[in-house]
Amino acid sequence: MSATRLDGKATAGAIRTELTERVAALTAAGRQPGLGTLLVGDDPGSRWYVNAKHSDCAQVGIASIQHELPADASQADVLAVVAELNADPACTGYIVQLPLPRQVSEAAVLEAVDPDKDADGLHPTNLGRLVLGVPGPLPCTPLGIVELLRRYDVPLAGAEVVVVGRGVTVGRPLGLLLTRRSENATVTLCHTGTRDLAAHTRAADVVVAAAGVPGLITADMVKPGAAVLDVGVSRVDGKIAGDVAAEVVDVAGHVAPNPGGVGPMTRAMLLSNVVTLAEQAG
Ligand SMILES: Nc1nc2c(c(=O)[nH]1)N[C@@H](CN(C=O)c1ccc(C(=O)N[C@@H](CCC(=O)O)C(=O)O)cc1)CN2
Repeated sequence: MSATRLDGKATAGAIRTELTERVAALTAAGRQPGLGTLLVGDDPGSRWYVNAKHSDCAQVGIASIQHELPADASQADVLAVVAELNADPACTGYIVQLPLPRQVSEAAVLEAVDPDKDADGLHPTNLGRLVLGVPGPLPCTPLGIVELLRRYDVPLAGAEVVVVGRGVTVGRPLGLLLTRRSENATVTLCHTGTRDLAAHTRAADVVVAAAGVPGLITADMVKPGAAVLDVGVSRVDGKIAGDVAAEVVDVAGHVAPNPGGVGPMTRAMLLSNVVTLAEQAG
């Protein structure tokens, strides 16, 4: 039997509908939420993500503030736009689209973001809050993964979860999120240095593949009935290639495909963060 599809596109649509009411209440009170974005360079994938974020905003009534810089922008150029967004009262939350060109330090830019406008939850203060279990904006992809599993009643409490990938936007914060008392999962964080990846994934109730290696997770690496979420984004011949091989649907109990799974949830959680930040801005 084929796995149940964890439909991120439909779930994200439902979340946007839910957010519309909160946005309308803020707007009626003269406090319309506004999402700012900064896109540096002309990577077509990054441009697509940023455009999609703004079209989501239009759907729910969030204002859009778009900034762009050329691929050869200096760190000072980027920091100047970040300072502008920090000071802009119409911008209640914003993101700097990643990755940034090589000459710009991602760490320095993320640190310059006002933590109270950090719609990506990637400022060191907010990542520190995640470690400490203190409320704050949370990174959008990990949040989207947890929300997708919750809405499909995939149990996490006591579950063995294997996360493949230790990046700052997905793997590392996801491990922290899943081990909070409210989720209560047991997490193994695997990466390129993991000796026997298949031994780990075969023992897992939930596998999150975020390594960016096309077809890395094959059917023989999955426990029958497990939930498998494909977060890997590579491009092969111009098309998205996920980390999870197609035949995994014949073994798994649930599959979040790529595209159509975690990507749309990432965008929905961004809107949710922007609305929450606007509510907190008082
Ligand atoms: N500042 C940030 N940069 C990046 C993040 C992030 O969370 N914050 N994550 C990724 C990219 N990302 C968000 O920006 C993202 C990835 C995927 C999608 C999405 O909707 N994907 C669609 C298909 C898209 C396509 O056809 O190309 C899907 O999966 O169905 C949205 C956002 C790196 N950068």
